[in-house]
Amino acid sequence: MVLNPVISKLAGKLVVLASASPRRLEILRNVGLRFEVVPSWFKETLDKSLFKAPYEYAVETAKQKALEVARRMPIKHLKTPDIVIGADTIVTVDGLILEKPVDKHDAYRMLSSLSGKEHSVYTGVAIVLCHEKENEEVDYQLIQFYEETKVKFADLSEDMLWEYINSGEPMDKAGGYGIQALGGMLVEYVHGDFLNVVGFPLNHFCKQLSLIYNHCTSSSDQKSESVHLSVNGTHPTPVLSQPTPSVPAQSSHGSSSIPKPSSSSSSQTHHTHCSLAHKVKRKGSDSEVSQSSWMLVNSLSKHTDGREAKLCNSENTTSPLITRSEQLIERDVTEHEDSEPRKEDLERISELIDGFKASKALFTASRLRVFDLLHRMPGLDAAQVGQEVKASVKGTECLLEACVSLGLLKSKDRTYENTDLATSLLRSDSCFSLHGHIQHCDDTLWPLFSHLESAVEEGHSQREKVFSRKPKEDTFHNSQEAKLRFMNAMHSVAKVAGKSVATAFDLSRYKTACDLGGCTGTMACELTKAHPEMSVTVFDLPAVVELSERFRPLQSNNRVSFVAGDFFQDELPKADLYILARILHDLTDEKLHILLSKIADVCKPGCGLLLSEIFLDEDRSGPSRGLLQALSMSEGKQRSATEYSLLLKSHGFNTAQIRHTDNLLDAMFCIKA
Ligand SMILES: Cc1cn([C@H]2C[C@H](O)[C@@H](COP(=O)(O)OP(=O)(O)OP(=O)(O)O)O2)c(=O)[nH]c1=O
Repeated sequence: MVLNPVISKLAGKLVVLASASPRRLEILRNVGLRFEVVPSWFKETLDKSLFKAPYEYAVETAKQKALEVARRMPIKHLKTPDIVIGADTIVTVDGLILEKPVDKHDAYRMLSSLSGKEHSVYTGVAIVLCHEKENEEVDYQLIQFYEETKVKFADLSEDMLWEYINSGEPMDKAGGYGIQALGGMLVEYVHGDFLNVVGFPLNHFCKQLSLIYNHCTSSSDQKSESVHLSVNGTHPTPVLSQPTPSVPAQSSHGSSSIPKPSSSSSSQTHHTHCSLAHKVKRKGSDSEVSQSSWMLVNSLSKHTDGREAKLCNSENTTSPLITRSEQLIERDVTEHEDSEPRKEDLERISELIDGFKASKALFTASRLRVFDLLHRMPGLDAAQVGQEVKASVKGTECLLEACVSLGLLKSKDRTYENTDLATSLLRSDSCFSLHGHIQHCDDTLWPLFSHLESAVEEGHSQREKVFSRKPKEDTFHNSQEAKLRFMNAMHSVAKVAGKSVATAFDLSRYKTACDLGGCTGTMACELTKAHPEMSVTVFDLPAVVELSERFRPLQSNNRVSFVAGDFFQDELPKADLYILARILHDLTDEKLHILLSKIADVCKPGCGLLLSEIFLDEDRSGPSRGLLQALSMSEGKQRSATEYSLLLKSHGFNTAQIRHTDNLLDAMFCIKA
């Protein structure tokens, strides 16, 4: 790739964008970078008064965002990324740092302070390079920089301000505006990198990458920070974690061979400064090394066996880091072929082999209402449980013991009681009961999965074969009982995931919402709880609306109403926010476009679309819950957040925010352009 050779250098590496910002995603995706998105959980709450200059705050926040993801991935995602990129954009005016407005009044305060003035937009960027060592520790090297762009706003009238605020655009953007969209109309001039304002200084980033991968100089001249974390423990804590804002923001690197970018002028500022200095405590040693990071990667890494390995050779123009990791991989492969299987590999495989047995044990205990019984009557023995659930003593004992081994039950003196997990999720009457979902898995998915081989060979769902009827007939075209079972399954997942989705974004600007295919109204109910001024219409098939009455006492709420209809054929109820929760993944491309076109037709600019699905990782390597679900899906397909984002964009909806909720469903909020 002549245009940007450095992007191709990253091919084959696990690059992670530690950001939920759709703008950053788009900027990096547009230049062909392949990466996964793992939004950071770092809360942007650093004390601003501790920082001498605003950009120090942005750089430190970017660093914390990236490090949080770099630390989390080996534990939660069971893989170590090669590179994690974090960024933070802030707007500064009159000595104040403006981040994202919390509500409309905050947006007004910010935008009126920018009216008629020039202000600075800083994006701090942190690149964390992760090197997995043989002893399972991870070496982290940190490259940090920032970019400043100056922007001048025209004088903004009150009408203009409020019209802009009411468009909804300011809410998820630093300073309360988006220069790339309606906010562009407020801007008189921009001095510096435009993309820096949008959230990511692409040019500066590429320069840094090329410094990392194309230039190496003596390691003694150039040092980046190294943070050592152990991924062995359950709570690895980086020694480097706290900001040290009192350290001067610039440091001199007289002998550095890395060219310092041209200095700023008042009208066109293009700063490249070293950012903060940090104390780095190396594992296995008490010595503290204080270093200034000058966006450099070449460092000495101290191996645990005491050898000092030079990562960089000044004559070598290819990356020494790549060379080193390639060598490691080569050696690992040979070692693994010859040696005995590792304990953890055997454990992992046994777990997978036995997975179906564990599922079926759970399904059976759930069907026999063992968890309900032991909630009412804790401390029963196997014979008593067997008698209550009308099962053999021998079989019941085996089942109860298996449930103990799976952490679902506790036993004492051969009597049994529920664990907390069973009490909260497995009882059929608990608030967050997954009982309905478990029954659906047992009744519908279990038979489908036992025909998985034919499904894979033939490339389509085996519903017809398995249930001796056409796909989907087991849900809405069959017995009342089957319909209720299906609704129960939807209801239980919505109960567990509803709050996370409903509270994922600030939707306070929307007063009327319509949950398409909203089933029992559980998500609608959560939305009204989270947004006290919102009324939600649940739009679903007549049979569903009729049966949903049985669930209504559970969610009596006069701001939730039900309308019967078919979203492919009938007119959609009017609303300024539409909700699609667990709908799109199950539709063919054709149906999906029909539905999205219908929604787009009734949406005015500024209207919202709240999508809730499992979002696949960008490289489709997980989560397995989403990928396994795809194996039994009849018509649709699972997608990543970017794929959904592009799909919705093709119908005029711009993605404003994405949330990986860490619950059963993720969420995306889009605004009609
Ligand atoms: C000034 C300005 C900011 N922005 C956006 C870029 C960023 O997404 C956002 C600033 O918030 P950030 O906190 O930098 O980023 P984020 O919360 O969107 O994502 P994450 O923390 O997960 O990385 O403002 C614009 O889109 N246009 C603009 O003109």
